[in-house]
Amino acid sequence: MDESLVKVSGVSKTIKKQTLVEPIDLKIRRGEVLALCGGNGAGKSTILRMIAGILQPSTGEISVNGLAWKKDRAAFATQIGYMPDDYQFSAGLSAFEALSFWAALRSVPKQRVLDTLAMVGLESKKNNKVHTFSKGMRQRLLFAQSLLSNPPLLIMDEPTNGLDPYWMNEFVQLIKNIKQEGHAIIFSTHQLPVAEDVADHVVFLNEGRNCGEGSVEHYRARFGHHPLHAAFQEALR
Ligand SMILES: Nc1ncnc2c1ncn2[C@@H]1O[C@H](COP(=O)(O)OP(=O)(O)OP(=O)(O)O)[C@@H](O)[C@H]1O
Repeated sequence: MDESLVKVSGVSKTIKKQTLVEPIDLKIRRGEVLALCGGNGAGKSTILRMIAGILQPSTGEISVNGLAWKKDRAAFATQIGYMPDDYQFSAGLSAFEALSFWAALRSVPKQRVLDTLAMVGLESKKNNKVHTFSKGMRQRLLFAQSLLSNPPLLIMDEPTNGLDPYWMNEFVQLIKNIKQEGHAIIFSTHQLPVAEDVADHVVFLNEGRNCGEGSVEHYRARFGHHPLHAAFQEALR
C-alpha cells in the first residue's frame, strides 16, 4: 500500500513556451524529509510553489493527505505550512502582530503564536518591529509562521538562508523534532551539508529537470563523509 502523504506525479511548469520544470514525480511519507538541491534557477522554488498551491502546474497531479488541490483548495491549504524564500513584511508590525495576523487567518489561538515565537528564539523580540529584524531573524519568523497551524506538510524554500551557525544548528534540531512528530517536510537548499544533516532523501535538480535522486544513507554508503557534493557532481555528468 502506498502510504505517501504527498504525491506529485507528472508535474511540470511551462510559461510562455519556456519549460521551467520538466515533468517530475515525488513522494513523501509522514516523518520523512525531502531536500531539493540544485543551483540558481534549477526550478526548486517553482516546484515548491506548485506543491504549496500558489502556482498552478501546467501538467500533472498533486495530492496531500489524499486531498487534491484541483478538487478542494480550502481543505488542501489546511494541510500545508509554507515558508517562502522571500517575503516583504508589512511595515510597522511587531513580530507578535505579524504572526497573530497569520494565526487569525488560520483560527490558531494566541498561545500558539507565543509558543512558535519561543520555538524560533524570538520570544524576547516579540514586540520589536519586524522591519528592524536581521535577515536571519526574519527567516526565523517566517519559519514560525509555517509552523503555526501544526500542518502535516511543511514546505520550506531556502529555510537556512541567512542563518548564523548557531541558528543553523537550532534549525536542524527543530526539523528533526518536527519530523519525529510525524510531519512530512520538503525544502530547497543550496547548502548540501544542511541536506546531509536533516534530509532522508535528496532530489538533485538542474535546468528544471530531476537529474538524480537517492537516500542520504545510500549516498553516504557510496561516497562516505559529505557525500552529497560527490553525488551532485555525478548527477550533473
Ligand atoms: N514567473 C516566471 N516567469 C518566467 N520565468 C520564471 C518565472 N519564475 C521563475 N522563472 C524562471 O524559472 C527558472 C526556475 O526558477 P526557480 O526560482 O524555480 O529556481 P530556483 O532553483 O528556486 O533558483 P534559486 O536557487 O536561484 O532560488 C529560472 O530560470 C527562472 O528565471
